[in-house]
Amino acid sequence: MTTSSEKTPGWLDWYADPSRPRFRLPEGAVDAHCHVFGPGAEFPYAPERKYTPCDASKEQLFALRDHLGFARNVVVQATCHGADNSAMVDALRASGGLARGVATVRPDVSDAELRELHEAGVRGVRFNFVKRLVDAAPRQDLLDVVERIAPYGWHVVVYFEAADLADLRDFFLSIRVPVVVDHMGRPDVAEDPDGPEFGAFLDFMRARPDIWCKVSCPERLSVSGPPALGGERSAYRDVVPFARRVVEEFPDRVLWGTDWPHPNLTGHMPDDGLLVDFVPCVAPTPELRHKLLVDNPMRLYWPDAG
Ligand SMILES: O=C(O)c1cc(C(=O)O)oc(=O)c1
Repeated sequence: MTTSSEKTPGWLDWYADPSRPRFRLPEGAVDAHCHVFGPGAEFPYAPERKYTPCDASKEQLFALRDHLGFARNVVVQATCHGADNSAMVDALRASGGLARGVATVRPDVSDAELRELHEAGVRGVRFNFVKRLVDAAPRQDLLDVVERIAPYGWHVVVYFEAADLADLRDFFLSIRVPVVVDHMGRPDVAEDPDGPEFGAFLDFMRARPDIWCKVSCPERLSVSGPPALGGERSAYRDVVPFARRVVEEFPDRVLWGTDWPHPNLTGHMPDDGLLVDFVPCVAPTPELRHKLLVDNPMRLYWPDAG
C-alpha cells in the first residue's frame, strides 16, 4: 500500500523533448505498448500501488504518437492504477478509434463492465507476475478471469521475469485464449542468447501458435548497450540478438511498443525518438518491420479494419 502522493524517489520523468526518429515508421504503425498515468488529480492512483509515477496524460501520449509517426496506440493498464481502468478507458474514448486497451480486471467483474470495456476498445487483460510491481494473484482467480473474457475474443498479456518462466509455463499454457508476453519475458541479456534461459523462452513460444511476444523495452533490459540519449542511434546493442532472434523465428506474432512513459526507470530515461531508431536493428528488413509494426498489431487489435 502506498499512501504518499509524492512521486517515488529516484523516479525519472519521461523525456520531454524527444528527437524525430531517423527511421521512418511505415504508414499505419502501432505503438503496441504504452501507458497513461493519471493525471493523479483526475484519476487517482490505486491505494495498492507499489510506486507513485509522474503524471503522463492522454494528450501527452497522443502528441508523442504524432511526433514519432505512429498512427495508433495500444494503452496497457499500468499497475499504479490497479484494477481501476478509468484513465486508460478515458484515453481510448478520446482517441477517436485510434487506441485499443489492455485492462486489469478482478474475477468478480460484471458482464456490464466487460461490455463497457469492450465498447471502449479494450481487447485484453494483463496478468502481472513481477513481484516488485504487484502482489501475486491466486492462479485460480486468473483462470476465472480468462473464462469471463474469452467470450469477448480478448487475449491475456503476461509480464514476468525470465527466472519465473519455469514455474509459470504450465499455467500460461492452460490459458485458453491467446497469450502475449510483455518485454520478451525479461531475459538477462548478459547471458548467451543461445543459452538455456533464452532457449526456454523460445521453446515456450514454440509450444503454441497463439503465443505472441513484444520485443520491447530494450532500455529496461540492456546491461551494457549505450542508452538512447545524446544522439546515440545504435543504442542497447546487447538486447539486439535476443529481440532479433524472436522477430526472425516468429515474424507473425511479434509486437513493438515504446513503453512510454517508461515506469520505474531510475538509471536513464530514453529519448523516444532514438528508441524508435532501435526498431530496424531488431527487424532488419522492410517486410519484417511491416509485420512487427503494422500487420501484427492490426490483426490482434483492429481485426475488422480495412
Ligand atoms: O518494468 C516495469 O517497471 C513496468 C511496469 C509497468 C506497470 O507498472 O504497469 O508496466 C511495464 O510495462 C513495465
